Amino acid sequence: MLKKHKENRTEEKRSVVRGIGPTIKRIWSYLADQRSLMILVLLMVVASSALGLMGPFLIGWGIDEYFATESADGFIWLLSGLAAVYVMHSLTLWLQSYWMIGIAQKTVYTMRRQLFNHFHKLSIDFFNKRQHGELMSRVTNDIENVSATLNSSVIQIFSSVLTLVGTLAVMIWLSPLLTLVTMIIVPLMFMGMKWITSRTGRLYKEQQRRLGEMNGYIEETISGQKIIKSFSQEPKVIEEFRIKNQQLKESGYWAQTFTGFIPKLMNMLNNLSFTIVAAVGGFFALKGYVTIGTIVIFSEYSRQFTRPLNDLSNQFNTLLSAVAGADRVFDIIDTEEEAVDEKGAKPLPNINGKVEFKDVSFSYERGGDTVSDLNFIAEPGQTIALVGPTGAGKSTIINLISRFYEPNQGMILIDGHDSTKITRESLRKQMGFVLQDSFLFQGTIRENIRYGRLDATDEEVEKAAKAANAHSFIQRLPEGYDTVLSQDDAGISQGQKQLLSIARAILADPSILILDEATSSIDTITELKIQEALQHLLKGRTSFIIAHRLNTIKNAEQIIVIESGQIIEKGNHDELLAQKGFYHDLYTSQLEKRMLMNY
Ligand SMILES: Nc1ncnc2c1ncn2[C@@H]1O[C@H](COP(=O)(O)OP(=O)(O)OP(=O)(O)O)[C@@H](O)[C@H]1O
Repeated sequence: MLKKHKENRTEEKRSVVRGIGPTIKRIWSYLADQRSLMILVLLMVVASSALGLMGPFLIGWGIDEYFATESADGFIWLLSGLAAVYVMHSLTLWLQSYWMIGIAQKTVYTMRRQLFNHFHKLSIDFFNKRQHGELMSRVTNDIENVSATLNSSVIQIFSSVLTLVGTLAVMIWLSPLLTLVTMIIVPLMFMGMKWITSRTGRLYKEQQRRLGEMNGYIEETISGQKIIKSFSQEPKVIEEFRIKNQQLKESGYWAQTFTGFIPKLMNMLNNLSFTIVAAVGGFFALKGYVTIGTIVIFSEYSRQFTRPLNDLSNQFNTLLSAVAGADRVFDIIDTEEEAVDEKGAKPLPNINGKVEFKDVSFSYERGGDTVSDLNFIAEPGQTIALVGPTGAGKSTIINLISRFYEPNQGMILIDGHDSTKITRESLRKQMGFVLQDSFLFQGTIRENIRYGRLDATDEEVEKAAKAANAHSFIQRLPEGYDTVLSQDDAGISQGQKQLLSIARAILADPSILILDEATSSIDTITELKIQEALQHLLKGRTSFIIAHRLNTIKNAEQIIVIESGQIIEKGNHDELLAQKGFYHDLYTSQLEKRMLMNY
């Protein structure tokens, strides 16, 4: 058991290291796109590292040259030179970070744009299977993480490496023996760092994952507030959040604790190194092997040597956390887009709205069909009510017509065109949707209606609102059409929201309409207004309605009764009643009649 756990840990470690390479390469490709700025940054890094080395060197050299000879002139030159070096050092540091911030911002801007654009190319299935808050966390937290790391790490890593190499070269040049003494602590440092970084990589990944999970949970509970309150589930939600928060705290605690060890460890080793250099250097100086100036340079360099090592290890952790974030971003960018249109798919010409299902079968997952052998024809302008118990497959039929999913067998013909041979966009442009949850965006009422057709004039928007019986209530609002809907359901009632989404669909003027009738109970007057608005909307277009209201069902030209994914009855209200089958039973049974009207 222990062995297995160890093996798992080793495999995890390997995967952290294995995973880094390609991701860093990929982040690098974003940086390489801004080559000229990157070259400037690298030049500044080289300059600042060289200037950083020069400071201690000048001091040591000055001690030997001018202290020993007591030359005041030389001393003034030395001080002026030192001042110039330190000013230039600060300037190069400032310039490199100034340019790097520009590069980092442009990089995360591009990543954020790619991620957001890609979101809109993904299938509905992708969103159905994921927590929305967790996805949002990728656009916000993970990208922010990459940005913060790029701002600091790239420069730090380059400058640390250069400083290390430069320091070592000058030290060897001055005294190979003293260099060897200074290096004694390096293996200790490496061992300490390796021990810490091997733990932190895993912990950071864990922390990032838990953060995403917690964000997802927060988003879910905020948008599901009504449900939580109505079922008095606050204690459960609070307890679940407490557990998630606790888990995040623990992974954060350990990740930070291990990272926090690094500076302390380095500081201790630093002091140790300083003591060794001072003691051994003093002994060498007494013997005449090295000068006092050289010891001063070495004691400064020994500090300079541990700092970049320290920085490198710190940056390694930050880098790991950014790589974990970038991985999660790339993970989405690499997710396959919603099936691209078939090769040679053509735009659908203007249609009359005939829809034909020929032996259509479909399943969401491997295994049994969700719907099977569906056959029906919807003539242009007809209203088709889809009726059946919950889970029967009504929404699935809608999903197939809208091509959010493709049939596994059979074909769907739109005005005689095989739907797989036409582009999705051209099909959806001729379709309109009025869904149960009339989603309103943040913006004015006018903008919300205009969402149906962006180039509609104000007059057309108002005309659609009038046809949808929404005009009078809009006019009564203080700002009329310019009233800003700040949140999804702020300020207006459920029924009014439905009227607005009907207005939106009327404006879009689609040939095929999908209507998922709202189940929410609405006062009688609004209900009448909605019915009237729907009459306007349904006129002259093929409409598929997941029907919940008896009135809608009775008026439909065709009622398709579905049970367990199959069409069990088809016809109009009178025909189906006469058949004395499922629909008849559903209609006549008091209990189920209520269900028919309200589910
Ligand atoms: N995205 C999905 N992934 C996997 N299975 C799904 C998915 N959507 C629906 N299903 C399953 O497919 C079956 C048909 O679901 P569908 O939503 O079409 O039923 P429905 O008749 O519209 O039900 P309701 O009236 O409750 O909305 C159900 O068993 C459902 O669990």
